[in-house]
Amino acid sequence: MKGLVQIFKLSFSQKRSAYLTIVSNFFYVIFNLISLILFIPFLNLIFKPEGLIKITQMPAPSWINREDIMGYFGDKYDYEMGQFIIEYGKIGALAFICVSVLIAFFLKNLFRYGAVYHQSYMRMAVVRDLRYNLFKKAICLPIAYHTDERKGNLLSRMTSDLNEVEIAVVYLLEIIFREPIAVVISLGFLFYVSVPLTLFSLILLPISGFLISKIGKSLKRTSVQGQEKMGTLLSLIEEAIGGVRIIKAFTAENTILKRFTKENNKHQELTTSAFRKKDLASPLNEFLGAAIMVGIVWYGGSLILEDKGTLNGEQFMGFIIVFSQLLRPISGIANGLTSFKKAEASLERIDEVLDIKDTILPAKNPIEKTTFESEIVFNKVNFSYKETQVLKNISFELKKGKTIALVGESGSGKSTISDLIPRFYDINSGEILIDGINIKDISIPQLRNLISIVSQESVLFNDTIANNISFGKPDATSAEIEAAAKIANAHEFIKDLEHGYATTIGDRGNKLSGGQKQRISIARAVLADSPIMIFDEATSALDTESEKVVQKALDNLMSNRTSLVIAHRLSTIRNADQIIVLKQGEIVESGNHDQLIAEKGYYYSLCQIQQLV
Ligand SMILES: Nc1ncnc2c1ncn2[C@@H]1O[C@H](COP(=O)(O)OP(=O)(O)OP(=O)(O)O)[C@@H](O)[C@H]1O
Repeated sequence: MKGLVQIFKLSFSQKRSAYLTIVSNFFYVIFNLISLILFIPFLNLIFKPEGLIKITQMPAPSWINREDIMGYFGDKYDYEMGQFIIEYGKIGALAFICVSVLIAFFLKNLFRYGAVYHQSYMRMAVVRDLRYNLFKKAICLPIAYHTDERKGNLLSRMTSDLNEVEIAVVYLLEIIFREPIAVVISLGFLFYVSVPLTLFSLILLPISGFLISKIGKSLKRTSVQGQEKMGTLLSLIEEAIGGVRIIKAFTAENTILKRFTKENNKHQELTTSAFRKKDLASPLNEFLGAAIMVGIVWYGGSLILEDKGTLNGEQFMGFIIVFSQLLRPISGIANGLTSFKKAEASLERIDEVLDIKDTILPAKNPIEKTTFESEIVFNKVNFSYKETQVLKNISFELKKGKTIALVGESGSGKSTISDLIPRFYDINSGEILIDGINIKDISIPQLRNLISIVSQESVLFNDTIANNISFGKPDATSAEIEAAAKIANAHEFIKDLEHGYATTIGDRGNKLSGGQKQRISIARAVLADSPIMIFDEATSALDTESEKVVQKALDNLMSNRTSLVIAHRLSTIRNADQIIVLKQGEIVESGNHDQLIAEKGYYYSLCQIQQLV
């Protein structure tokens, strides 16, 4: 039921299409009924035309009881038909009936298409909006979410879960506005024909309803598990395709294939079971339908045979025809309810993502800060990702125009420090100040505009080189883009490409070498022209040759800027104004290269390992 309410709300976010679908469905039901009823005059004309012509007097209306009303309409119809035959002949009457049937069928199908036409827009609009919300949430979510949660889970929410919702939206309007109308009209007719027989039939229906809802419940469980498995599978595929070079290099194809096969088989088992349960609904429905029909034939037949005058043969035939029409919308409702169960599971998973609260809260009354004037200060900063403390009592000051390098073994907390300045994570205690203002009091976009980051892995998008460079400043002119590329030592290679700056660089820039990609990232940072630069091992993934070119580009970028540099290769940070040496999240030494070498402490030993001293 909760699923139904949710789908209802979603569908009616597209009011116009929803209403048009409902109206079209309503007329579809009406013309469907008319198209069936119109066969009765046809039968009458073929089998008892003389009877029709015999009635020469228009009967007087009589509203005393049910039988009289029925008789009145029957007689009135016979009279009208008789007049028509007298005027146009039997063939004329036949032609009239045929044309009427044709028109009724045409209108029925016109409205049927009309309903589908508006429904198509509605279902895709609902999916489009949900997908947009998910995507928006995904890129606005704190960095902590993306490292914790697997990407595949997000992807499966945007694909298979949305698919379930789409199916449920399609069912919704049929279930609420088409099938119930059909059911009410048919039931009205059935009660009219025979109250005891209708009541008898209605006792049989809930039994089938109960069985179908049982299957629905179990289907929901299996489908949730199946979707979760799909998430794991997608993560695995992405990991494997992204790391295909490493897999080959380590000849780990078999290991990866084994892992994949295990997950793939589990997914197959779960989805097979879900399909089997879903597919059981239809044969079960049909069998239950037949069982109900047999019950009615037995009970109705015995009413006629006992000959108590409550039901005659003709009425019974009418009852059976209309009752068979009743089963279709009822089983439609049953199928729809199953689909709501699945959609409910999917919506729960989608809502899990949409409901995640951002842990990086914006300042209530942000202080205007668009320039960087004097210094960044870390004051007794402590930080932990989860339970284990990663940074302990970190204090340092980075003056404007100076360069601070962070060094230390892997896992000592260098990248974490750099992530704290743009507030990718918030600290547990202490404070980080920019020009004396706590970064939590600055608006997040303004704070991040003060900072540019060049990291080890250059992040490029499948777009032109020019658009990749102007990513942070979309209104940049070509001259500005070119100037930035020149400073980043990238202009030379870009202009030699077939389409120059208009060259599309392929998925994640895979048409370019590592050094070229890095220089484009640097050009992007140059163009953004932020006063504070963070370099997180910007050259460590490159070979010595391209490192030289990139380092030159970095030196250009750093001049006159304030920089925080993280480096494994200590040779690259020799000239930093201050080197901060970290060990297990604590600052153990700090000073310039010469001072630290003279101290012969931890930094000295790190330099020894790299054969710098
Ligand atoms: N997202 C995260 N969630 C939990 N723990 C993390 C996360 N990122 C890093 N850590 C842990 O925090 C510690 C510091 O990591 P950090 O990446 O800052 O070190 P680093 O000095 O930059 O290392 P490297 O030189 O290898 O990049 C490590 O123990 C690491 O395992």
